[in-house]
Amino acid sequence: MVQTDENPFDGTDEIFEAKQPLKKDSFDPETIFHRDEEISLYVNALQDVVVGHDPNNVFVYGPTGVGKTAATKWVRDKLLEKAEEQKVDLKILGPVNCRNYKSSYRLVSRLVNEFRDPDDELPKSGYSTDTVFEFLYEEIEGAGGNVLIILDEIDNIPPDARNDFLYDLPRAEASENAAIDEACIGLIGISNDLKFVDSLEPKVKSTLGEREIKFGPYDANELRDILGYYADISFHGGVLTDDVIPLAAAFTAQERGDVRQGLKILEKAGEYARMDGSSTVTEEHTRRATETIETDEILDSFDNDLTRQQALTYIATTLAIIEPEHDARTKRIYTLYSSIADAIDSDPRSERKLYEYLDQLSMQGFVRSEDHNQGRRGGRRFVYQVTDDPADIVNAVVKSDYQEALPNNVWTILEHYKQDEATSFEAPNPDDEAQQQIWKFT
Ligand SMILES: Nc1ncnc2c1ncn2[C@@H]1O[C@H](COP(=O)(O)OP(=O)(O)OP(=O)(O)O)[C@@H](O)[C@H]1O
Repeated sequence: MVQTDENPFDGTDEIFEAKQPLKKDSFDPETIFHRDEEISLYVNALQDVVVGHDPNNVFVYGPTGVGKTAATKWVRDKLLEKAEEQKVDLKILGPVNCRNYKSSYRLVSRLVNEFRDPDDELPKSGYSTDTVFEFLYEEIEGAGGNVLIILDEIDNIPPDARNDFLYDLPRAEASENAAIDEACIGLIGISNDLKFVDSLEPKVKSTLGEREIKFGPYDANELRDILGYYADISFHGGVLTDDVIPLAAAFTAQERGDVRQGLKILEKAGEYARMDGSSTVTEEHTRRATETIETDEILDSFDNDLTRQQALTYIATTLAIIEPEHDARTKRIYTLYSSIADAIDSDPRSERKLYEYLDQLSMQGFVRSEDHNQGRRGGRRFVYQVTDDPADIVNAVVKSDYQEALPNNVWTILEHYKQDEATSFEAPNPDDEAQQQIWKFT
């Protein structure tokens, strides 16, 4: 029983020295590990700026959490330092994360405001988009010299801003319409969506891709060094047992070589240790952290990345995949989507809308579609897959606000699905009513 005069909070923390480096991307490491080659390509692309020549446009791409933004910030700071030393006019805007700006007005005014004093900033609305673009050109021209604009997650750029940013802006000084004579603009675009580049018009592609720098995933040895650095500043000395970093690094490398995931594992392992009242973080804590990390990440997406309709579509797709009687085709996904929308008292949208949600999920990397050609019968059909393990998704749904969306027999079906993954799948007998019932969700 809890005594009312006892306070359950503990004013000390024997495990963590500082949590912020593990949690926040805004923490800038002093050292960038294992990116010498990429940084040297960066330096090469931007060297011209230091001696007063026009900047190149740079496109940086690679999967999530592999240091694209961290390396970019590091290069930015070194470049500013050198420009100052050389007395070269240089202004760098960003990195600005396009994901945070739903309209081109918001994105452009954010950039304009980087030039302005706080009391002169643009309001959240009130001008036409063309006008705010003109303000931006004026500010850039007023600054003179070189202006570099760094756009992160450039694949999320508001669609109505694509051409202006990716084509018109980098060419503004050559254009008769834009009021740019003195200044030179360089654009640095960062993306983890490789399909994004393919989706661009050729003229835009060649402008943005003047210099391309690819960041690949880290291997286990590289991750050991990076995670070790963060562990040193985040945990008290001597708290981590020897196995923790190698285990977290090996797990992360096996997954997708993403530092952010490794940092989450360390944080979680530390929390388990704290919960256990242990003065050290052990292999067992770390192992436990790796076991729950996938589910936690998906849960995080339910909370932060997916709209309600996207979440329902994602759940319906997962159910269609684990249900062996059907392929996860759009028709089946729509049936399941409608019935789970009913189950959680949400109005199902039209089938056409569902296609949109599936497209959005695919753009965000949650699902992918495989195009199955129907052979002589003609026609094509799309079969959907989820990128995460369906079992992890179901486990995350249970912990989310959407738990009511799951049918009662989901665990039985999931169990069968897992067994089928391990062995070969035996289709349910169509004459056996009981078997058919098990496989059916609705
Ligand atoms: N080589 C490295 N050295 C030190 N820290 C790193 C390194 N690579 C990544 N990090 C750290 O890992 C976290 C994620 O890295 P970062 O944000 O740069 O990834 P990203 O490739 O830009 O991912 P996304 O595409 O999701 O934005 C940050 O906290 C970053 O500081």
